Amino acid sequence: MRAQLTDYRHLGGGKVRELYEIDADTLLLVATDRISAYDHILPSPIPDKGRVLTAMSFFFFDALGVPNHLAGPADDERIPAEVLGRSMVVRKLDMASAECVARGYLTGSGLVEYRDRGTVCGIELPGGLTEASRLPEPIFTPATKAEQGEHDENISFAELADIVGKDLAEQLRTATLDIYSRAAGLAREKGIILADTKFEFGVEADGSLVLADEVLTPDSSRYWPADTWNEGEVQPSFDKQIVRNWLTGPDSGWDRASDQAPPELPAEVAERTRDRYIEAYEKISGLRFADWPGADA
Ligand SMILES: CCOC(=O)Cn1cc(-c2ncnc(N)c2C#N)cn1
Repeated sequence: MRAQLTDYRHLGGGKVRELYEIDADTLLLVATDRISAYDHILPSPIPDKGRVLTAMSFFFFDALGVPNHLAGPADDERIPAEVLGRSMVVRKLDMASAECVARGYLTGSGLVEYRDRGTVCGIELPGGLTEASRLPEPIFTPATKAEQGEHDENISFAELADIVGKDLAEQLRTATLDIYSRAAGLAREKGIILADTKFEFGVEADGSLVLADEVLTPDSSRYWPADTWNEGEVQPSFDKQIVRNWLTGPDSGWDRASDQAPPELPAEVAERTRDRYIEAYEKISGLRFADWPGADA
């Protein structure tokens, strides 16, 4: 008999996820069907988004073969029926207080710093790079966790070392770049560019790292179609471009520059976006989303 969500203490929520306490040693990390775009949480859910992104985390936790925080399978009995398929039962860890970001391409906040100083997180980069340039090699660009609604603040490796200590900072950099490179290689073979991603790690009593949080999902990463990659242009997001185009197009009636909340999405836009999430998962994992638990949740 499955537990009820009300059996668990709600610890907090992010833009699109919720965290519950199962017991003193175990948490329930729940992904919702909420989607954010242009720093707004949209009023329309994307059906099955939470399940697809949870399936992607489980795939990569299994494929990467590094110590991780999973404490049970996708259909663990401790997962309430209403969130089955979009939840992970995880071991409660002592979390390293840093967002561990790896970037293989230059875009977003990294591009902003590069254009200002020729660096990203204090890392000198070659001249002449532009939007979506592939970097000579992936870089580790840590950030401090921001309060909800704020953007994380990029910091240098030296600043990270001041926060977590030099040894742990070096471990975080090595693990972040190793996992990113392996995942990026896997995605690229399937025609998808993993431009960047954010990891969170726990630290065991012996100082070793445990990969935590969600991993390599379209919410924690930028995924681009490889066949349309064109340096110098803002790349289409593999998963969110349909929503972005509709919101900024003539039919939405929304002005991104205003402080208006975005409107509801047409059902067709939500449905096509669901299809893109499923396409990304099935292309990358080689698995069928139809086999993932929780279809009737
Ligand atoms: C609201 C959604 O975002 C988060 O919960 C991020 N977060 C994760 C933890 C965490 N804390 C201890 N142990 C863990 N295994 C984890 C994990 N994952 C805390 N915040």
